[in-house]
Amino acid sequence: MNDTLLQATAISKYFHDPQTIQILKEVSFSLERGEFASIIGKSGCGKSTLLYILSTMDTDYEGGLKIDGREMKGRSEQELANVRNEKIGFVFQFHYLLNEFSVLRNVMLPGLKLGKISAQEVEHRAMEKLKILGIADEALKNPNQLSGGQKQRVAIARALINNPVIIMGDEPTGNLDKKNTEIVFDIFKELAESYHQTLLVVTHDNAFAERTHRIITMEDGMILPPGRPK
Ligand SMILES: Nc1ncnc2c1ncn2[C@@H]1O[C@H](COP(=O)(O)OP(=O)(O)OP(=O)(O)O)[C@@H](O)[C@H]1O
Repeated sequence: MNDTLLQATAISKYFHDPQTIQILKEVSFSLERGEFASIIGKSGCGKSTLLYILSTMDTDYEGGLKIDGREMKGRSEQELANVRNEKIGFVFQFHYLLNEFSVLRNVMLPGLKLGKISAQEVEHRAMEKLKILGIADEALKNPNQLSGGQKQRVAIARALINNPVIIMGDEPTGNLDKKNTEIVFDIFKELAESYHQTLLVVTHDNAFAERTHRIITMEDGMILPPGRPK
């Protein structure tokens, strides 16, 4: 059954500084629920610009964007902030964990901020996520007591805390060695295949991309037709 989670329709983006240049050129694609897709392409082709728009952080674009069946274009900043908190989990190259709080607290924070369930339930859920990621034993440590790979797993647990419909990653393994890249890849695959989690990851790592369900290859602000990655 066709179950589209994200739909981008003819997205164009211009920067006007100093001259007007078109960075994204009518980018259209959709993601099905449970799909694990990667975006690759040369530096400067527009990957981060596209992800910024898809994650609703940049609203200055032409075209349409539907997430979980709802059009994002034209919504207020507050509505978009709610969409980001409830529906999107972010994983970046750097983990941005707070060293003054425990691992558990770090994972709980976006859940407490959303305030939809009690603190006790948020804690229970955070422990579940840490278990799925194999780091429940580290829950009471501080992030600075963990390895780089463990920290990134905490960041993934934090991204999952509000049960987002999509995880978006901007170079989530960019700061990791081969072994930890492998671990993060396996976690993402497991999330997609066992938990039907949709994932969209920008990466420079072609070996990583080749093992995702789908590679979206960008070139000069456009998406190349499938089956022709360069
Ligand atoms: N605020 C801005 N003003 C003007 N040009 C910009 C701005 N932000 C990005 N660009 C330009 O847009 C183009 C696309 O940038 P973007 O960061 O999306 O590329 P990318 O594919 O993610 O690159 P990388 O792989 O190096 O991260 C680049 O040529 C960049 O210089």
